[in-house]
Amino acid sequence: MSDPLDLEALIGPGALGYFAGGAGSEITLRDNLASWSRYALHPRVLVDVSERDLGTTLLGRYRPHPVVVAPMAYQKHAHEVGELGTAEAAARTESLYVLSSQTTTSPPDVARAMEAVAPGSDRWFQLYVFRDRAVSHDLVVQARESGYEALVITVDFPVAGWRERDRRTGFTVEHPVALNPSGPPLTTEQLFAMHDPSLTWDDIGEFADAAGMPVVLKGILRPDDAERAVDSGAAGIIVSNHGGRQLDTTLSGIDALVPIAQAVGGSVDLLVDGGVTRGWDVAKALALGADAVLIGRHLLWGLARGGAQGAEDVLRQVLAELDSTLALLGCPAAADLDASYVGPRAVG
Ligand SMILES: Cc1cc2nc3c(=O)[nH]c(=O)nc-3n(C[C@H](O)[C@H](O)[C@H](O)COP(=O)(O)O)c2cc1C
Ligand SMILES: CCCCC(=O)C(=O)O
Repeated sequence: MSDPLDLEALIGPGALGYFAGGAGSEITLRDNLASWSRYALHPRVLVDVSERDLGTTLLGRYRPHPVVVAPMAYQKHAHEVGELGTAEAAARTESLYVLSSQTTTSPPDVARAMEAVAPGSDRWFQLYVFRDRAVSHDLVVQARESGYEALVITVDFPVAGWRERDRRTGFTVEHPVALNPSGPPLTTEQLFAMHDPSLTWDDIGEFADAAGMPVVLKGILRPDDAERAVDSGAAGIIVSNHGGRQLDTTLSGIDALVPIAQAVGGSVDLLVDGGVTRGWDVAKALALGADAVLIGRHLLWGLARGGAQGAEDVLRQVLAELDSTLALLGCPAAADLDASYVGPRAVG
């Protein structure tokens, strides 16, 4: 993780607390980072690795690599270019981009910026279902019309996690385009209260029918919920504890992935996130059953420090590390990573 003092000078204590913080005592936030080193890599030697292929398949489409930009709200508070910075970085590195429905840049503007850099670039749209259903439905229409190819419905946010940093700073957000385009700044608590806490599996079906695009459910940690997601027609599942920002002391993403992959692996695309900062983290996720991996804060710090170029540098480094990991693991194709390449690390 980057030096917080430096970032505080750049973006201010309120935004830093919001971006960096987690729920409760931040045990899950810390564990997300630590969890990757609980798994050890098992390299195979004397394999021809002169050619490497980082490719994966998501929603039936080949992608040149498995690194995905996580949906993150209010990016103009990290850097004035906001979502355009991370989206351009994604387009330049052929990374799948997921735009938050709590964006500070409109979905069509983000789509245009990506197309200008890389025509045919891929993006998904993340949806929160708000109490005002019309707002969510409008967002889905905007996303579909501007070429977003899947709807990521986040299901781990019926209410906000217990976020003590925001309570201390009283951080307020300007211009969340969906909810308050030209109104006064709102506290995160006011914005979070607009989420619909009564959302159930029945509503997912309704949004899936109306979406006209594949639906991916984000924020699942239990195998029985993963099975239910498959039964409800989801095309993908993002195994995630929301970057430790919702319920403190849950499993880390990678620890939750293992039983979920056992339950539903092969019948649906599996993505995982939480604390990913290195290419070898990505390799471990793939070996344990993920098809792709989302990166959140690590990328946001790149945006905060250097705008689009800063975010691009972060993505390029993770991809170079993944390439190096495949070579050193003796597994030249990312798609061939399996459980033989990873195991528990003896702790002590
Ligand atoms: C500042 C911030 C804002 C976020 N906003 C959203 C959001 O709008 N929608 C969503 O589904 N997840 C959101 N998330 C969660 C991320 O998509 C992702 O699950 C998490 O950040 C991954 O963990 P990492 O930051 O350790 O990589 C947010 C995370 C952060 C750090
Ligand atoms: C209401 C905005 C939610 C953004 C988010 O998901 C987060 O802060 O974790």
